Amino acid sequence: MDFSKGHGTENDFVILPDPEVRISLEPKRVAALCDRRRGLGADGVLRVARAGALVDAGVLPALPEGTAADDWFMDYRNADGSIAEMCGNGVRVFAHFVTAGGLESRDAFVVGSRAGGKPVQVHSADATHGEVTVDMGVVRELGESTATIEGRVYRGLGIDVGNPHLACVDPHLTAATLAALDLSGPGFDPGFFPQGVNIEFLTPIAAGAVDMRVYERGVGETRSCGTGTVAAAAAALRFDGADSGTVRVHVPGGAVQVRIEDGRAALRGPSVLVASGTIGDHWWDGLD
Ligand SMILES: N[C@@H](CCC[C@H](N)C(=O)O)C(=O)O
Repeated sequence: MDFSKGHGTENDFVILPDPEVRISLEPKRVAALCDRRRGLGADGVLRVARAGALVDAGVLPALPEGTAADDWFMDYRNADGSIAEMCGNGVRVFAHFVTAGGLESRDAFVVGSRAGGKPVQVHSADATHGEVTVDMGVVRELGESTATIEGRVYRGLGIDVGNPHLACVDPHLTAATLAALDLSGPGFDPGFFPQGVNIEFLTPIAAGAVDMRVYERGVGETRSCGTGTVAAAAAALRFDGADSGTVRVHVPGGAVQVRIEDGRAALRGPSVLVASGTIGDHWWDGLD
């Protein structure tokens, strides 16, 4: 089974090209693959296939909105094997992978996700480095909620960008105090987020930029989360009383740019393809 490994601002993925949709991605297999000691190690898995093939194979019940049968589809799984609707860093890496690998010749096309079709613009894509903008679509505010770290309560804004987020802008945070937070398992209100939630902690906007860390549903702390940067930018703008603007979001793994206008977001950032290889059949089959 062929694989590639890539990352977007160090949010890393095992990429599985699977045009015929033959690979069975049960949660235990995904979890083993993503395990950094037993497997290859990653925050998530990106299966690469056409949307129609995934519908035919029964992986998708129907074509998601804004996705045609011959569009690419990013079948995304979190490191614990759970399925998530959307992954902003993953879409950039996916678009880079299909372009750099010669599977796609256009520089503007749609990558389907369970949160709908996401138009991408590939600015550059060599064998290693890419730069991609993703039209992330509508940013929906869900209202206020809170997160808790070591008994301290952080107020945040619930935001849906296809998947759920709680973005906590704290005026007392600096880059240094943010770096010192214990993000091993922040508390949240399960009544507000019954499907779980990705939680961002960030500084307010200064000189057009914020510093952010994230705890991802189904993964734990990661070094970046693309949908999280969009939620963070929206919450930071709202904190300043604005509803549009461009925000540079610094995360432990790098930086991306988020533009929010008319309630929609565009995410621009890098992608890196690190390696390609073969997963041993014996190991994979032994996971049964
Ligand atoms: N890292 C991703 C988000 C992946 C999904 C998330 N953990 C969830 O369960 O919603 C990103 O870059 O957006």
